[in-house]
Amino acid sequence: MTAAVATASLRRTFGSVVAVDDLTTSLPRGGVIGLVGPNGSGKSTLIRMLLGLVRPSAGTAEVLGEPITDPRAYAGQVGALVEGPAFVPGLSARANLVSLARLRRLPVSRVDEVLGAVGLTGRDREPVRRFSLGMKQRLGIAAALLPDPALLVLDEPTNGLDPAGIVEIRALLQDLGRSGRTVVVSSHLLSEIESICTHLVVVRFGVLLYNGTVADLLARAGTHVDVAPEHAADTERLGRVLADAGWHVTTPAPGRLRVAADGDAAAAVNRAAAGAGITLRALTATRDTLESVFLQMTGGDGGEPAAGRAAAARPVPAAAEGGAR
Ligand SMILES: Nc1ncnc2c1ncn2[C@@H]1O[C@H](COP(=O)(O)OP(=O)(O)OP(=O)(O)O)[C@@H](O)[C@H]1O
Repeated sequence: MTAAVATASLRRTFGSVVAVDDLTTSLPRGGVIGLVGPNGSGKSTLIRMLLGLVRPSAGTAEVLGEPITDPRAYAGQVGALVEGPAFVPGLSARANLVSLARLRRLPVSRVDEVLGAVGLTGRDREPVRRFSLGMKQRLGIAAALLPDPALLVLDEPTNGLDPAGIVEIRALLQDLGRSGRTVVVSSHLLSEIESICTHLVVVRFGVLLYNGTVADLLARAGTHVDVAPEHAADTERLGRVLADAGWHVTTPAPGRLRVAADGDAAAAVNRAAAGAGITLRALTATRDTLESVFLQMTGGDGGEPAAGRAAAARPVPAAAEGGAR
């Protein structure tokens, strides 16, 4: 079967800003695919190109095996939510969906199905203006589901939602992914979507940093031993002792040291400290979380200001090397 999405050297610039930078990638069919990267990483631009809303500056891409130069060839198989959904606030959820179905020449019988799929059955006769943001997002997803799409593309569907709303949308997306569809969901926060994704695409400044399964990304997670001397004044000396013993040591917080090593090294770290006459008040072995692997890959920033972005060199941190497939 062809990939859900395949891109080859896909590029889009806006003036001097390279929003999507020679992106070559392939997304499998089925499941929930997370497209993650800090703000301004080119996620929306990529999605818009795939939907035929923005033209590439260079390169090619296919959606469900059809070239993006002819979006009409796949439009009927793709549902999308790329902006806050626009509904008539005074009309009910049902009336909004019925008019959308008519407008798009889709069977009105789909309305009950999509209301059920997003859990709005029973609330469908209420005017949309009474809906919470989470319910509006559900309704937006319902609208995207009207054509019964093989591919559903949702740009930041959890943006602006409260924690309960995020949990709701996550559960819904997971259900949709299990139903055999391919669900592509973007977010600038890995933590918001990591639990539901089967596959992750990580971008930064338009550059692909990782494309693969969540399990493979987790396998890259390193382990470390956090150590704190009983007396904070001993921190620097302990750091030297551990570095002299051959470990890579960093200082994540005052009075605390982080030794890059697996959990088995904890006893050796303890012995090295004791040998130097330093007692410890804390010694913990920890595996890096997916979030910390992601932050290492994306530089740990919360996004890139426009001026910095254009000028940004694009070093791919060591953790990401070889990740782009
Ligand atoms: N129409 C446009 N005109 C000019 N610059 C644009 C346009 N669209 C996007 N950009 C720029 O391209 C870069 C990528 O933006 P894009 O919105 O694709 O990123 P994003 O990862 O979706 O960000 P966010 O998480 O903030 O939505 C940004 O620097 C943005 O300012």
